[in-house]
Amino acid sequence: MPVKIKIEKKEKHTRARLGKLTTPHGEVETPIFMPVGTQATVKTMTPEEVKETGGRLVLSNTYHLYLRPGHDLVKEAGGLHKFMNWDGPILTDSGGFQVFSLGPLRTITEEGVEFRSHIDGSKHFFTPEKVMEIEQALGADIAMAFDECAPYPCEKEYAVAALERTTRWAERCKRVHKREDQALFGIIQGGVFPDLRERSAKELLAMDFPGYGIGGLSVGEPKELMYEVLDQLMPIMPEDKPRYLMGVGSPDCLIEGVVRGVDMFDCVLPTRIARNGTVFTHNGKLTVRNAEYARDFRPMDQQCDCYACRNYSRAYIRHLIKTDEILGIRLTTIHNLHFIQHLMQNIRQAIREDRLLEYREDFLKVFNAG
Ligand SMILES: CNc1nc2cc(C(=O)NN)ccc2[nH]1
Repeated sequence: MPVKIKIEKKEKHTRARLGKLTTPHGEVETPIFMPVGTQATVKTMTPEEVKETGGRLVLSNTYHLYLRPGHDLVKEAGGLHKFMNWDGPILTDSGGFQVFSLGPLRTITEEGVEFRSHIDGSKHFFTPEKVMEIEQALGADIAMAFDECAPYPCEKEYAVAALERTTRWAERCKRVHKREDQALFGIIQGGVFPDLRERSAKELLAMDFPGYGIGGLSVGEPKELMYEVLDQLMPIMPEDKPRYLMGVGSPDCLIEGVVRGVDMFDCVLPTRIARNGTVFTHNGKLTVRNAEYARDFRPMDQQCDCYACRNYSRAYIRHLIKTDEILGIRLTTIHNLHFIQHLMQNIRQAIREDRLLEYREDFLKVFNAG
């Protein structure tokens, strides 16, 4: 069993769980946030800096690494861990979301998806078997099955067809997945329709994957609708398998997801907005590149003890960003990753002390007021 979760504690008033996820590259605490390292790097960060901010499990994208530098090259380098010098666990997604996000640049058939590269327009064809070959070559500890991610909104018939294909493709992935030191997770689809979510979950649970992604959410639907889908789906999920809410999320969504029993998250938001000069603070978001901070010599977040907040002012970081100095977005990235990992640490502590609902109220009262 290359990946398993041990639930250490269930929070008394919610579905939240404190766990330990064991992988071939070490054990991590859950609930956990995975920084996104799309092209085999968490953008602007060295692996040591990712670890320093609290990152333990990183995500990389199969679609991107297949296109550049190629999964065969990564395999020749000794696999993704060696290639990117990351000795902790890695998860690769299957490209399902990426190729479906290409919109008109892709054609879906039962066999697979034909798509044109976003880089040079060249034609490619992903099948469940091909994606398994790529992910096994990359060698992540957790590989996601190839699924069809329905858009939002979409007709219920479309969501039915996508979940049925997701189930058939999950079977095909399982059939060819041979790597013993890599866990294959199924992905639950079904759009925003509770009955379809239940059906997708049950069909995939019958295949006994070691863990499950909850896909097709945070694709434009209102947050309340995502929460409703989780409220209906999570009670039928097995207690002893990790639940991974894909592509989520912002601080409020992380807390709401944990309250509903989610164990794993990934999201580009913290690193992406950092590169645009926006950071999370305890009083909400702050766009440090704005003119109002030109002579503000305070740290970005006065309650933060990250490297950036201990050593630099808003004025200095604004100056770096305005002059396109790379150190600027490195500092905002360090801060945002630290902020999110610190939030996850506080959430885990709140579960230990059975006060997650109080923590949610206190955190959001100040964060949303900002
Ligand atoms: C940012 N929102 C968001 N939704 C996602 C859904 C998936 C998915 O269904 N993968 N199979 C993956 C990444 C996502 N990111």
